[in-house]
Amino acid sequence: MEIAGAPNLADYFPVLRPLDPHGLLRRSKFYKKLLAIFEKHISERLHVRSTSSSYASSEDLTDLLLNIGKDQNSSISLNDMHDLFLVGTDTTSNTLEWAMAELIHNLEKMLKARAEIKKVIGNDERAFEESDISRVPYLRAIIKETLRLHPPVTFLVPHKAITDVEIKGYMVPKDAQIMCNMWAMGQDPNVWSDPQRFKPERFLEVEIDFKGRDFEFIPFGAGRRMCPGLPLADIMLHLMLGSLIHKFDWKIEGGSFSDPNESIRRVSLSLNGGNRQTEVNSARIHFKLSI
Ligand code: HEM
Repeated sequence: MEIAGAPNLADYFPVLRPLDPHGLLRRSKFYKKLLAIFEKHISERLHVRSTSSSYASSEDLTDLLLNIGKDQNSSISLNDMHDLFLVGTDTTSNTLEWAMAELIHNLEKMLKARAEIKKVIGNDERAFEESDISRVPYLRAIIKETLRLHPPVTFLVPHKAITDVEIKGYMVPKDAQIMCNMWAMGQDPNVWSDPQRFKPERFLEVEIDFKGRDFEFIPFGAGRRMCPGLPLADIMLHLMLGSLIHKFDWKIEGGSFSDPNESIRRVSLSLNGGNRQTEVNSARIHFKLSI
């Protein structure tokens, strides 16, 4: 994600591409390692499916895609599966990490979200479920505010103008490469009041969503090539964040911190009454989960 989102002169002057001016191509060698991990996962699953007669499809994403791929009319290939895993993991986990970093910095907002979830679930022991998502507007506002401040695909994917087109007095010539700066759009004071503050409440007051119809807020893109993973990401983000807020107490280890933008945070999450601890290091925060 860091490399994909890094500014690159070669995006503006494609003639520089072979020179790799920022060393991004050299640094992206880890993609090969990542692809090897996905390849191993898929081939292991294919092996189990073909050798075990009693294998009952778990109907996780891998099974679902392999089932679709078996269909003669399907156009999903193994390469497509790699792409889906690649683009679907970091974007979602990055957004979750930012949401947690912002909430730990604004604990009162996390407690407000928890109170909202508790109200929906009541005193049940059950987990936070997909069907609860529509009933937690504040949690939904937190996810939107996180995507506004920290869009994981900062410049969207480069597009190309198919004809000359004039937009608000600016001429965009045919074949020009178009990049949309999502981060700058999220910081525009003409659109967002107090744009640098993490304020989920702003989304309770206006009907703005990231589904590609409100052009001031398109972290998943818009139009025919917008992110096809949006429905999955939408559910996963709410389920993961909602569950962590619902089931864990969040604490800052070793005192307070002032700025959510520093790279490593020490955050301790503990499940009520638990004593087994798991440490999770992420780019943004250092979690200690007690279960
Ligand atoms: C927070 C999560 C995510 C964000 C913010 C995000 C954002 C984006 C954006 C901005 C694009 C380019 C759209 C454009 O330029 O018009 C894109 C493309 C894409 N995304 Fe996502 N994405 C997320 C999660 C996922 C997931 C979970 C999957 C699949 C499992 C996925 C699969 C794809 C694919 C396959 C494309 C390429 C589509 C094409 O080229 O037509 N994304 N995504």
